[in-house]
Amino acid sequence: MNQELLVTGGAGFIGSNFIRYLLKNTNCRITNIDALTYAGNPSNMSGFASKGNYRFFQVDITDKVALTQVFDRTYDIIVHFAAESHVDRSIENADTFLITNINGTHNLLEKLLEGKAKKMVHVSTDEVYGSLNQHDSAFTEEHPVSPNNPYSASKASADLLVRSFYQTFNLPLVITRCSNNYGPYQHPEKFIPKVVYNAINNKQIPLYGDGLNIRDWLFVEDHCSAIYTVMNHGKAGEVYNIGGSNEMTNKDVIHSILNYLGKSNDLISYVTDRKGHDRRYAINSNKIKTQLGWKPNTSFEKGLKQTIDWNVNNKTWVEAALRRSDLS
Ligand SMILES: NC(=O)c1ccc[n+]([C@@H]2O[C@H](COP(=O)([O-])OP(=O)(O)OC[C@H]3O[C@@H](n4cnc5c(N)ncnc54)[C@H](O)[C@@H]3O)[C@@H](O)[C@H]2O)c1
Ligand SMILES: Cc1cn([C@H]2C[C@H](O)[C@@H](COP(=O)(O)OP(=O)(O)O[C@H]3O[C@H](CO)[C@@H](O)[C@H](O)[C@H]3O)O2)c(=O)[nH]c1=O
Repeated sequence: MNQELLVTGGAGFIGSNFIRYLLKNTNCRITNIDALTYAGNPSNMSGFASKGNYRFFQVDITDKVALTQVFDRTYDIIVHFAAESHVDRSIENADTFLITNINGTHNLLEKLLEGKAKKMVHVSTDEVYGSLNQHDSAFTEEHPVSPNNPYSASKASADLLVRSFYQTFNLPLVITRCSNNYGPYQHPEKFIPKVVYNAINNKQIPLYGDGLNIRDWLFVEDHCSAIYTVMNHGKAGEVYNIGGSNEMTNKDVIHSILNYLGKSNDLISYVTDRKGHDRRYAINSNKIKTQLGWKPNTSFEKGLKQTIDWNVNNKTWVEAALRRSDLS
């Protein structure tokens, strides 16, 4: 079946990987909308920009008027990635996080209410659950929403809005909550590509706090296959956790990268901790595995090597992303 899809945020890291995944594995017709903020990189789309079953609109989801041009057809599914995504930036200034992540999501929900789309997958994050201690069980979908930073609070707010539109209007809405992604095309403000870039340039690598915060890493292609599974088989009103069952301290992640690159651990520089830094994320993905049959395919070892190699071989892309973000 040639599904008619609207992908938001498809010039960003996960969204562009998701479009690549769709074009490789399906016959979907894809409309991609992205505001091209500092995080949305036109070159992420260059590999598929000219495909016949693909089109792009530079549209800000917070702009209701601009959004109308995109709804010249009824979509089978909206897959909603567009967001402000970087925690450190939200601590500096949360304005755009609230506007894009909450109001932007609301504008899309209104389109479903108008009958302009039949279903929406809202791509959320494990950060909405807050932080775990060392011996706590991994987050299940029943864990209370308890965000600790402005980014995760804005995502949790959007999740609650999505839930309310399901409860109030019975719209076919599904929420996914994924752990930390890594892979090609990730913006170098994020931990893994930043470590690779600094290491290959012999620059100090800032490690926040004691370096023992834990994240559960998932290769981006596995996140894409999970979203595709939820898009087709997820039940309306449900939340699905997605994780890699691959918990690692930040310090161990850096050691793995430095070891692969043959660089010294002396490059690590312990710096002041992130404010409100969540200690540990761990995701229980049993629901999507048992109910929908998804499983991740890429080991951390394999995915990390692929990610490091991609960043080493695409230094120009990385430097352009840093310049676009005033980080160079
Ligand atoms: N990266 C992760 O580890 C991770 C994990 C779980 C969930 N998520 C969620 O997945 C989604 C994508 O994350 P990412 O890491 O690819 O982020 P990203 O920052 O790389 O990409 C976000 C994209 O959204 C676009 N965008 C921002 N504001 C917009 C607006 N107002 N209108 C239209 N487009 C806009 C940007 O231009 C960019 O292309 C986000 O919703 C994020 O919360 C990310
Ligand atoms: C940028 C940077 C980060 N860190 C630490 C902070 C975190 O514990 C860990 C990962 O940091 P980040 O790459 O910013 O990712 P994190 O805050 O976990 O958030 C990511 O993962 C979330 C899912 O868990 C997503 O919802 C977010 O969009 C995504 O950005 O590394 C450092 O020690 N030094 C750094 O320079």
